[in-house]
Amino acid sequence: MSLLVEGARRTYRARGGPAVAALDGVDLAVDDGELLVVVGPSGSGKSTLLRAIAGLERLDGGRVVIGGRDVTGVPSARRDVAMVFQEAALFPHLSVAANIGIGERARGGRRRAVLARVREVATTLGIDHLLHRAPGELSGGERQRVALARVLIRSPAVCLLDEPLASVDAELRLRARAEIRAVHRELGVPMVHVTHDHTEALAMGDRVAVMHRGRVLQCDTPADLFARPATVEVARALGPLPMNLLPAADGVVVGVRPERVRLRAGDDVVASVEVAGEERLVRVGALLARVTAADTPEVGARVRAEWCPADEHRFDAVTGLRL
Ligand SMILES: Nc1ncnc2c1ncn2[C@@H]1O[C@H](COP(=O)(O)OP(=O)(O)OP(=O)(O)O)[C@@H](O)[C@H]1O
Repeated sequence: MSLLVEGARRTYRARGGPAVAALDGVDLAVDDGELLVVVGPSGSGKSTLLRAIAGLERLDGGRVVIGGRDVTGVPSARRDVAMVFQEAALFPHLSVAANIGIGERARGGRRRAVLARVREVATTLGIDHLLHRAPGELSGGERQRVALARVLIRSPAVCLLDEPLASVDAELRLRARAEIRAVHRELGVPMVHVTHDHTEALAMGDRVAVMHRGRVLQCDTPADLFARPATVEVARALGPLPMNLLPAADGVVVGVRPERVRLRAGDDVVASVEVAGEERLVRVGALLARVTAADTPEVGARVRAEWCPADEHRFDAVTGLRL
């Protein structure tokens, strides 16, 4: 059951305003058992893409194919797509167990069989001790896990997650990431996870699609995205720190990651030094360098920034494309 999105277009015409191309020709292919993370700034079209795959949004052009079947015109209910939203929508008057099993019961599952399956998935997600509670008695992270359990019990053809960790605190987020991966392994179906958090994207995705203004700028493994960003936007957006982008001769922009910059004695003045855990962020003119505490110069010291030619990324200054 693979997922294919081809040439997806969707334009919104807000009253009185200019038309907005929320999807401007998006192509994506997600294999069985693959977790694709879609990352991009607010308004780049991520939610529109997910909603189009789920059938909650019509396309102006292009198609959606699930498991070889063109579902572009098929209503949402008949696509067998499960979606977990930012705010887990649970039935407040039902217990956690009933919330997880409700879909199976509605599809005619026997009470006992459904309950056994509910216990199984709840155990996988570490929420088996919460089955008797009401959703109002859960934390945000626990509610998310209930929503994931509802997906896991159903074995859909495609699973979509829209910022499911947005309301989860930093510590739980690390655990929740691992849980989503575990759910994903169990399901073995294509999964698309949307986030605006690039750290989360690089940590979780088998592949990551970087969106910008309704387009996919690059879709690659996290390692390849980091090592060979296809455009300056990708170089700027991904990584622990934005890449330094320096205008050079002949219409070229040279990119170098702050982690790759070394500081030697020279003529340029250190403008500022910031503590970043065990390391320091040193600003010299337009350049940022991340160096060890022991190698950190004083503010006002005279330095020269150096890096290996092999650590340079080169982009066209006009198009922003990698050269
Ligand atoms: N119903 C609508 N009517 C008009 N414009 C819309 C509508 N829905 C979305 N848009 C516009 O389409 C673009 C893409 O929106 P979308 O919600 O897909 O972005 P996003 O990447 O999911 O953003 P966020 O991270 O903030 O959720 C935005 O410019 C948005 O303003």
